[in-house]
Amino acid sequence: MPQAQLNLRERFSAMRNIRPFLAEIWSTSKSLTIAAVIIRLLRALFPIITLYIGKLIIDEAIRLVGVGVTDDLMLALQNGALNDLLLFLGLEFALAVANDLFGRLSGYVDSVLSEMFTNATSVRLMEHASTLDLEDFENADLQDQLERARRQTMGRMSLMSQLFGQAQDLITILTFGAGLLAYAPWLIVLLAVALLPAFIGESHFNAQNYSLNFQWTPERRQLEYLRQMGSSVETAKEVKIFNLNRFFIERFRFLSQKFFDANRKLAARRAFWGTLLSALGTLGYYIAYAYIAWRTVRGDFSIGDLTFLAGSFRRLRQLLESLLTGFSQVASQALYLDDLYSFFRIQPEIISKPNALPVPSPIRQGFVFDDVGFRYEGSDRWALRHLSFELHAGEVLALVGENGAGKTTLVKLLARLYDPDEGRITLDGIDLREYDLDDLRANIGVIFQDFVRYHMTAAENIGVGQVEDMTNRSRIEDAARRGMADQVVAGLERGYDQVIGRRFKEGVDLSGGQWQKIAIARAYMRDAQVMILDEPTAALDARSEFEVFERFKELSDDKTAILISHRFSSVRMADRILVLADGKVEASGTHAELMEQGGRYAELFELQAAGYR
Ligand SMILES: Nc1ncnc2c1ncn2[C@@H]1O[C@H](COP(=O)(O)OP(=O)(O)OP(=O)(O)O)[C@@H](O)[C@H]1O
Repeated sequence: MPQAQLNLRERFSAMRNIRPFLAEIWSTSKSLTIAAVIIRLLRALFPIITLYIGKLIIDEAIRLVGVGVTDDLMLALQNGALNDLLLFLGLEFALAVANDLFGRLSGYVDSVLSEMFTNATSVRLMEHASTLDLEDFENADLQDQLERARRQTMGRMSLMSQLFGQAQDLITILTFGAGLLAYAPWLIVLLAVALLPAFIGESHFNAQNYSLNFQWTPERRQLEYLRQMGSSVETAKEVKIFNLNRFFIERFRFLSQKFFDANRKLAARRAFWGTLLSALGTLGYYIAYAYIAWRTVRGDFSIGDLTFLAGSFRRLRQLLESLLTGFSQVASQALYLDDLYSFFRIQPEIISKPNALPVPSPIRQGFVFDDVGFRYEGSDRWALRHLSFELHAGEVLALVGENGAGKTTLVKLLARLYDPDEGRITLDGIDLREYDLDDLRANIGVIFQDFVRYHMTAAENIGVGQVEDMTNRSRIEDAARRGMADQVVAGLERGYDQVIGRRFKEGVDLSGGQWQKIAIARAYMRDAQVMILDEPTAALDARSEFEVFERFKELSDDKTAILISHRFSSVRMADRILVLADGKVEASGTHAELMEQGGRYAELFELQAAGYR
């Protein structure tokens, strides 16, 4: 796991991420990677060749001055005195053109390659996120981590060019180093030593920057949230009524200002130390320069040598500096890669065992909750505890209970969105965990109270219930009829092809109850053995809910079903009713039996009935 504060060793240990990073680039496109490397390799040789030809030009010019050439240019050209000079100049020109061409070429290859890499990584990120548990998504730390990882897919594009650039610079440095070795070897050492402080400073501040970004991830997520709250269709209505815009803007301003201040302080310190430390590097360069000048004056070096050496040193200094700061940037970028890779390392816990069993078809006995206990992560309250009951194959069971009693949690456990912390759930006598997860989910159709409103066409909104049949219009129409969504669709201008939801231009919005009918139709898309309606009917008018449930009961004749509703008029249709309180079963029986018992059920039923009298 990446941490907020890192010591030097930890910072460099992040470099281990470079290898898998390069391996991924390689597997993104082998041919482009090879092209990028070859172009860089060639470009690496240009600087020394250019400088050396420059030296030859000066030496030749000085030689010509010494031997004396005629004033007449045409004559000089004709008798060949200028041949060498012209050849060198021509070469230098060709090099300059080629250098420019290769620069553009490598920019192009890099951008194509990194775009491909970014897309591939985004897809991997989505794929991995899709395997994670619901519990992972509910964890704020994971949300932070996902956010950081997401930023990385965009932010790491430059890392590739930088790494390749580093390799190129390194080769150029070696060529310069080899050239200079002959003249003044210890000056190279002097340059390297003088640059070291700047390098350490850079890498220190890069790590600080990373820590700052890391520590501020929750706030940055909050900023993103505030920005959305203030500007989305979904929130606009309430935000306007309560006049919350100012409140959101103020909060945004306050948070962003704090982040900005922290950032600015760091940037200022960085600028101060950066200037100071790089002045040391400059000093090293001028000492070297003075030395070469002195040797030239003494007659050890020619004027051409002087320009070559001075140029080499200047370039060498720039290159070393950019190599070192680049290296510290790469090291800090490698830290960011840690965010990406640590996200990929998160493993889901709810998975199918090897050789998992298929779900029995048909289900013979049904489900048994055997002393089940479940606690949400980070909560010390048990949402369910000592919960025992049976859901018989083919029965329609209704769950009632006050808010927070644990009804939805029970359903989530049944669909294995979570596993129980205590006790076990069996299906036909075998622990749910022994069954194939995909098969289990395929056999359970659940519509939750907070079902998703897809801003897509009406047909797609229903079709998502069985993705494989997304384009099977007759099946969709059939499901719509069963869920009573056909009347809703009939009222849409473009019928099943009408985009619903306000987010997109051609979309029309539906009423809460209409949305629910669409969602219920979604449940009918799936020919699941177990059907669960977790209160997706709250916004339906009384008649509609009654009809939905009546039809649901009829249509789930051969199915096992669970109904959750706060409306007792609907609940009483169930074969059996389970009253949940504080995470366990308080009573169970048919409507008549429960009324007879006169407990909480009878009390709540009377309360509701009285309301209608
Ligand atoms: N994702 C979650 N993380 C932490 N606690 C949760 C989560 N979801 C529910 N809880 C808690 O678990 C308990 C049971 O919640 P559950 O949603 O199962 O109740 P419910 O009976 O479906 O309520 P309602 O009638 O309001 O839909 C509640 O105390 C709730 O606060």
